[in-house]
Amino acid sequence: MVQILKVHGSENQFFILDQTKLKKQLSDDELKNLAIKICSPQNGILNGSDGLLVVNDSKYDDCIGQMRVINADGSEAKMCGNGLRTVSRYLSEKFNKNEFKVETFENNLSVKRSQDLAEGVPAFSVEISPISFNKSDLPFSYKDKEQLIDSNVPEFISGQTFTAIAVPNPHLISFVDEVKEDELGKLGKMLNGKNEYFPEGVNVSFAKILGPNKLFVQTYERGVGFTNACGTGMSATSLAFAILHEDKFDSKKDIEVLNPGGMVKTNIQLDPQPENSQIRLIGNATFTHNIEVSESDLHIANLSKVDIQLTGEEDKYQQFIKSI
Ligand SMILES: N[C@H](CCC[C@H](N)C(=O)O)C(=O)O
Repeated sequence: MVQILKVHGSENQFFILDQTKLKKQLSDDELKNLAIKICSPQNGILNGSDGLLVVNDSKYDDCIGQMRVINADGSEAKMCGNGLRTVSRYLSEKFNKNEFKVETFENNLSVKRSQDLAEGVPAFSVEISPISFNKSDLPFSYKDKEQLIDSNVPEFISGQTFTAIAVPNPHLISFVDEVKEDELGKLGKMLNGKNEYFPEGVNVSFAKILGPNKLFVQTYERGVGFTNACGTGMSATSLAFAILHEDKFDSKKDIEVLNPGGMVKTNIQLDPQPENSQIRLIGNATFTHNIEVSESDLHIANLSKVDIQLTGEEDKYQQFIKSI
């Protein structure tokens, strides 16, 4: 039998599969099929999730593991901020280390255990990088623009400005007076369907500034749809906030980012070359369920014979959320 975990970062929910525990690793097609099945609210388990996080050995000496990110629709993403916090906790407990690096698609990222947010609510701080504003790295195409930074794009929504940042997965951010879910959903669906602007899709976030170093962010995620939180989305939005709203940004303090699933903190160290800025994402890494399944069933995405145990951490997380 193999153990997989159901986890979340700010209620952005995932399953973690540690492939180093398998006799034979799943092929890329098997991983895609497993992600589509297990993440499905109808055909999956525990009402599905937003994605599958796959842990492998790392080929780098300075990393204790590798994280791959498979969205609920089976597409693979370069990065997942909320997911990296949960994988970091998994590796921390597996190797009994509190500060280390994790190999991700484009970078080996430094992670470390932070102070628990509350009793029974562990937290991790993770590096979010590399950063790029260039159209080739998102990728996007819009007229003759090399970058979208606080740009008017009436073809998206007239009267709103947009900023495109890769961290390194793609994000489109707009600061609004009020987050209108219907408008966010309409734009998110358009830019993740066949479109001339973002051929590989994009995570779309609307952000409301609540005060100095305080934001509310909601995201329509590529490969998923609406999620309770998007770690890389909140990170990219925090960087855009630091660049575009310096009158409300204090670099000596963390930014508090509220979202439909709870709250995270980000820390932005702005560089005169914005792509050289430093972003850290700090927030919960909650394990809600332990699941046992046979390895042979994993290979064929058969989830009819699983044993599920509650960890009891979700209650602790919900108590924490009520306290903020
Ligand atoms: N849907 C994203 C990947 C997951 C990112 C998000 N869940 C996070 O916490 O960063 C993409 O396709 O780029």
